[in-house]
Amino acid sequence: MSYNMMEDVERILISEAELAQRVKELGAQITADYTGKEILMIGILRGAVLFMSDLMRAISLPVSLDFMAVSSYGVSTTSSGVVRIMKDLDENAENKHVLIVEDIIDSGLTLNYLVDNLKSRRPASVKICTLLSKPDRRKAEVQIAYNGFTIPDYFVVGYGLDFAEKYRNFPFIGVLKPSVYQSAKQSAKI
Ligand SMILES: O=P(O)(O)OC[C@H]1O[C@H](OP(=O)(O)OP(=O)(O)O)[C@H](O)[C@@H]1O
Ligand SMILES: Nc1nc2[nH]cnc2c(=O)[nH]1
Repeated sequence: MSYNMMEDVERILISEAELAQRVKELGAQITADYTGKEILMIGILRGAVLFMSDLMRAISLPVSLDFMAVSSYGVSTTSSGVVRIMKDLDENAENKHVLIVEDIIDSGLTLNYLVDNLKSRRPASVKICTLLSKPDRRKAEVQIAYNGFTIPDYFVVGYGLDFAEKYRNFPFIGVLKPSVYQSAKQSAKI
């Protein structure tokens, strides 16, 4: 029998249509705020990729792309605050208008580190655009210029966000059934 990933979903938190509408609004707002400027979008791998590819098409200004990959030590679903750069920028960010694109800000530890790191490269400006923010879990302060949705403290998947590398290709943001997390934890002994 074929496995249907939808069977793992408890509920859809943000639908595909709601995501598309909000991405359009963010793109329009960013276009207005950066008029006359070029944007260097820095996507944080891997989760931000879907959001970034839709967002850039909603911006009608010159946009160039670069990517960083970071890893934080610690248990699987929480950030420890110790951030390691696994892939650095390919381009120089100096004098550029940097827009960091993230899928989610949870504890804020990853972005807190990344903003400081990018500021040290003397860009013209640094701002954050995140699809999701979970303020209830914040441990480090982060200035968010553009936020798609503020969500409660649920572990969410879809539209780039994974659980154990799965579910990134859902076109919506959803919450998995508790049994999915439990069985994954048991088999991985985490
Ligand atoms: O605010 P924080 O508590 O620091 O958490 C947010 C970070 O966690 C997620 O990345 P993850 O490590 O899951 O990597 P991924 O994008 O490759 O899935 C997310 O994309 C952020 O980078
Ligand atoms: N997939 C996923 N990754 C996260 N990283 C921090 N919070 C979350 C979350 O809710 N879902």
